[in-house]
Amino acid sequence: MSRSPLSPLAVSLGDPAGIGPEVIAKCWDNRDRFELPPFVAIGDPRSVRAVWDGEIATIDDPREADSAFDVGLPLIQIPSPEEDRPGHPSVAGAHCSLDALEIAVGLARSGSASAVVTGPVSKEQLYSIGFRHPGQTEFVAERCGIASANVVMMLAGATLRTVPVTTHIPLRDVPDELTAALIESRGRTTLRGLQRNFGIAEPRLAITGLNPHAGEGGLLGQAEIEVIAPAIAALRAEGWRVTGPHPADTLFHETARARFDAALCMYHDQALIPVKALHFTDAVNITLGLPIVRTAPDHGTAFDIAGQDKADPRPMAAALRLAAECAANRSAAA
Ligand SMILES: NC(=O)C1=CN([C@@H]2O[C@H](COP(=O)(O)OP(=O)(O)OC[C@H]3O[C@@H](n4cnc5c(N)ncnc54)[C@H](O)[C@@H]3O)[C@@H](O)[C@H]2O)C=CC1
Ligand SMILES: NCC(=O)COP(=O)(O)O
Repeated sequence: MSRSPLSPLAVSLGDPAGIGPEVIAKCWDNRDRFELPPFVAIGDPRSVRAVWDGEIATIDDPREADSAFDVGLPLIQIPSPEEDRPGHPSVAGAHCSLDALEIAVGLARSGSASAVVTGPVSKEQLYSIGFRHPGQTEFVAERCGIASANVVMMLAGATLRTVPVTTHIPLRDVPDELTAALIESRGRTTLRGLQRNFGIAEPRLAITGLNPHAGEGGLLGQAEIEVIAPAIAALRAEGWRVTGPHPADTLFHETARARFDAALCMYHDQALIPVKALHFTDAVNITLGLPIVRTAPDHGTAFDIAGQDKADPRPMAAALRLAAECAANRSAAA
């Protein structure tokens, strides 16, 4: 990728015991092959050292990242009281991952970075240190002063983009959480996000049902009639191109995918399973509705393979590329 006039991307390493440090280092190693823009990593250098013996270019100011990028992996250090071993998460590592996220978001908010790319964190570890947000999505939203109801987590692959209306909550809580107002707001944020980040002037949104066969006319549940259809009608009344409620089981085959730019799904797995099944190596998690660009690879910490040189860097590379593309789209539209 040719060097852009935009600031570098800020990349939090994620949990130091996970595969974040490895995939970020591998991305820097393969920066030309993956066509990556300059980025600066933020985290504990020892977590990178534990899995990689390449050059680290320690910097204090993200403005140094562009020139350092040719020399080594630019890195802003977060001192951690303990050194984490790959595959063995700790409380200190969870704090370190949160500090890195906080700094990365701050750099993007101040304009010192053109976007934030977040490495994978362990929600279990974060919850154990008092983290009260469902995920990084909501944390970033709060730091940007945006209510979590007004941001969405989109999983974007080459042939499919999906958004879950509800995210990290128990499945049994989903029906109570779903309201027409929430579906409408998630739908609107998704449609505007497709325009702003992906340059799609008249986006098409397909909305799923909750129940089998989208409720089979009310015989298999009322959510489609009472909650989802009214939200669809409200979005259409605003002029948006919205269809549904669609039975989710037949929405993701090739012909169906060609009919929409994103699918709004009712719960986490309804949205994430099709994207990860089709696009595990190139799908990106992007938060829409923020004043900044934030992306992440579609995978988690993968503690089971950390430190074994098995981690595939392509999802992280896709997250870096998409962050740069969205930042450039926004800058061109401004
Ligand atoms: N954006 C984020 O920060 C995310 C964090 N998580 C967190 O990650 C932790 C583990 O979650 P899991 O459900 O086990 O998902 P996971 O994505 O960490 O792992 C699932 C399976 O995929 C493999 N895998 C994942 N990424 C890979 C890669 N780049 N290359 C090769 N193999 C890869 C793993 O080895 C594992 O077998 C949880 O604590 C969860 O909260 C999960 C998803 C996203
Ligand atoms: N399952 C996707 C996921 O966990 C990503 O969540 P977030 O931390 O990016 O909010």
